[in-house]
Amino acid sequence: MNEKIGVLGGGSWGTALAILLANKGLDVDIWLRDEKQFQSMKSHRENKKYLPNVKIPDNLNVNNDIEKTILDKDIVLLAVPTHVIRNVLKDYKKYISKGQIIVNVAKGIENDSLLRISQIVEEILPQNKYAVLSGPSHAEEVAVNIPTTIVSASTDKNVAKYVQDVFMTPDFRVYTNTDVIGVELGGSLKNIIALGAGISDGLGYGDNTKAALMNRGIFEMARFGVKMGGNLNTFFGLSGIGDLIVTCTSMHSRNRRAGILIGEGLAMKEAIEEVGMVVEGIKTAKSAYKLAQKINVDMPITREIYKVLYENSDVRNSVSNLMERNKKHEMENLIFPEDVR
Ligand SMILES: NC(=O)C1=CN([C@@H]2O[C@H](COP(=O)(O)OP(=O)(O)OC[C@H]3O[C@@H](n4cnc5c(N)ncnc54)[C@H](O)[C@@H]3O)[C@@H](O)[C@H]2O)C=CC1
Ligand SMILES: O=C(CO)COP(=O)(O)O
Repeated sequence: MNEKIGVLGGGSWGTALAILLANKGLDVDIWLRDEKQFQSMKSHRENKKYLPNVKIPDNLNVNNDIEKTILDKDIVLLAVPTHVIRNVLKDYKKYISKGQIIVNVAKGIENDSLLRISQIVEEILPQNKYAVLSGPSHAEEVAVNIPTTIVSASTDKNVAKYVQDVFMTPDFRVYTNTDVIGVELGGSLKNIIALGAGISDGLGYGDNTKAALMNRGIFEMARFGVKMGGNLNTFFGLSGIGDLIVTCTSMHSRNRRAGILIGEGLAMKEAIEEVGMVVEGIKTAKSAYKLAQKINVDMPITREIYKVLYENSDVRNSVSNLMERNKKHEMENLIFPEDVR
């Protein structure tokens, strides 16, 4: 393979993936908007702020010239947070040609439009093929070759397979899927549940509570995702329950860490500042809360997390709200077609 890839975004995930691709011998440029970050990464061959203690390979081109990063590339990798993707695409679409494949790795739902990333890309770059890479994959582990599995999803299965080939390494196993809706929603919604798992840890609750959040969380995610047009099976795959497990249990998780701080009593803004990297679940909680109302799907965990984040609801009240709801059958309101009662 001699593919050329332009990575937009020099945070932890963009950097880890750029390292993985460069180590494969591919021709990779990574673009950093921030001049100070760019100079630091170029001279130290390390991303000290977002991915410390990992060497940037000599063959990875670090630059702050977006045109050069995009020009002549087979793949343009979007590795910036969800809330800036629209502006980045609008500002730089003049450099993107229609044969280039857009691969997105951000996990979120845009706040005002309530759109998934593939829908934003479709709006701004309707002629480009699109794939999303998602699954349980913390940058800190991928960057040091810890075995990881992930899924490449595109409505065009040849594109999904092409992206699989480009990213696959002996330590990074890539599966394919054609359910873009399910994969994007799984990756986005699990961040909200991970905030909840962190809050539970911050409050000093135990493993029982976290297991409850994860289990009721995946049902809530699937119920919503299926109503949005996703495939039920996808929620039980890598981008659904797989990513939910890693994000709710790992100390690498920015969402879980923000949740822990909120559970310990910090306000939302203080927690974001303390984590110092993007905490996607915070904005996605707002989008999912609004969408759930719009499509009339019950999402009790998301609702309570929204109230904690945006309405100053006391976290312990939210726990009571969840625990003391009307009694119900375990399988009530779930998505399975057969009546299991
Ligand atoms: N860090 C991880 O392990 C993983 C992250 N993701 C997802 O990848 C996306 C990016 O996350 P991270 O790399 O963790 O974020 P990060 O917080 O480490 O870095 C974000 C990067 O985006 C840059 N940025 C912010 N606004 C920008 C703008 N307007 N234009 C250009 N660059 C801008 C920042 O300067 C920074 O380099 C998120 O959606 C996250 O959920 C997905 C899987 C794993
Ligand atoms: O999506 C991720 C791992 O798969 C990253 O999660 P955090 O943003 O919570 O670190």
